[in-house]
Amino acid sequence: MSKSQTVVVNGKVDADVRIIERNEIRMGLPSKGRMAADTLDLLEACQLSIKRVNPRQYVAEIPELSNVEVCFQRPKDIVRKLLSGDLDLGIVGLDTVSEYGQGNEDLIIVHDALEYVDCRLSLSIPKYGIFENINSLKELAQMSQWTFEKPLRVATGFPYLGLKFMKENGLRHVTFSTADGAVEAAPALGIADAILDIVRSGATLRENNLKEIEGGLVLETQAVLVASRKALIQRKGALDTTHDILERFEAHLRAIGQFTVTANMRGTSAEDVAGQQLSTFNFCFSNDGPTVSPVFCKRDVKVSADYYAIVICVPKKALHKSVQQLRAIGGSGVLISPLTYIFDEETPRWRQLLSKLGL
Ligand SMILES: Nc1ncnc2c1ncn2[C@@H]1O[C@H](COP(=O)(O)OP(=O)(O)OP(=O)(O)O)[C@@H](O)[C@H]1O
Ligand SMILES: O=P(O)(O)OC[C@H]1O[C@H](OP(=O)(O)OP(=O)(O)O)[C@H](O)[C@@H]1O
Ligand SMILES: [Mg+2]
Repeated sequence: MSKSQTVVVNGKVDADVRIIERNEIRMGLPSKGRMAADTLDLLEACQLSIKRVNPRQYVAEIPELSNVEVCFQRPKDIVRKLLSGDLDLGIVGLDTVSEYGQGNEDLIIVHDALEYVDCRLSLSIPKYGIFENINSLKELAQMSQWTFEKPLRVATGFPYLGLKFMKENGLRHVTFSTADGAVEAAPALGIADAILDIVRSGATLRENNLKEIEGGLVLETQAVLVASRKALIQRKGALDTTHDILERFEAHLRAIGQFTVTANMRGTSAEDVAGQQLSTFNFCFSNDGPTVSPVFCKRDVKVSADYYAIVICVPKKALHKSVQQLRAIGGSGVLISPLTYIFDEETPRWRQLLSKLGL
């Protein structure tokens, strides 16, 4: 049985107490909603598939990481459980970490851009009535309507971030009412003057006659990998496991949209072929490219290299152009395959994590 010695008061963790004793490293993943399926897809793409017999099972394993136990939770509960020490790692939206983490120093963002559920948290107001000619936060703040007795009423699921944003921007007469969904309905219902909510395409705002305003962007957000500092430092194996997960995420995300192109070129030497490439192409080679290797052919008894295989790595948008250019300078047998992973020597995010941990 695990023994909790962590004290959580108003979301703040007492830094001096020891972590909860248990052998496994616990990772929280969204149990439902728009993040759930994409999170499983990301893990699968990183060879970290989850073994779960049915979707109602809330605890599962990742066979590739034998010391990890997965717990499916609502995103906000993942953040709460990281703070209480019941989870060590989690994947949630940055907005959720920021709102429910409330700046707690125990939470460390290990990977800040997992490239899904990307959207923004924005302040929006009606297009009509007293707001018709208001288009910026500055203009909103300067409206004479807002007083101590009659403050600007903002409906939101993000009261912590809302209050912080208003303070930072000098809006004094503001109150927040909390709502968990369909926040965009509040102004039309007369419950609020403005809203602070997630915007992606802007369609929900448009359908409800609302508009974003200049200076009203509170946060740009997407899925992130977050960890408990205390767990990383104190729990055996937590840092190594985090390194492993981070490397896989980085390698997979770096490879998205990248292709290898292989072509055979005539030339007198590898240097000659590389020289032709570098002088002809206007797309970028990596610092250590291109890779050129001899293609050996046997003529009678003699083995010689009349052709050289050139391998380059290009993003999808440059693919067609690079093939055209390769063929224009005599490239034949052009093969194209999508890249699955790109592992670099060491990732900057790992160095940043170690530095945040003071290691
Ligand atoms: N329309 C959207 N497009 C892209 N990402 C979004 C959108 N709405 C919310 N998100 C992001 O998805 C994550 C999960 O959102 P949320 O917690 O609202 O879950 P949900 O799937 O919408 O379920 P519910 O709101 O019913 O609880 C959040 O981090 C949020 O920033
Ligand atoms: O800019 P858009 O592309 O229209 O997306 C924004 C909407 O998506 C989210 O709602 P969700 O679908 O999660 O419903 P909810 O209000 O029940 O959370 C968010 O709260 C906005 O309402
Ligand atoms: Mg939602």
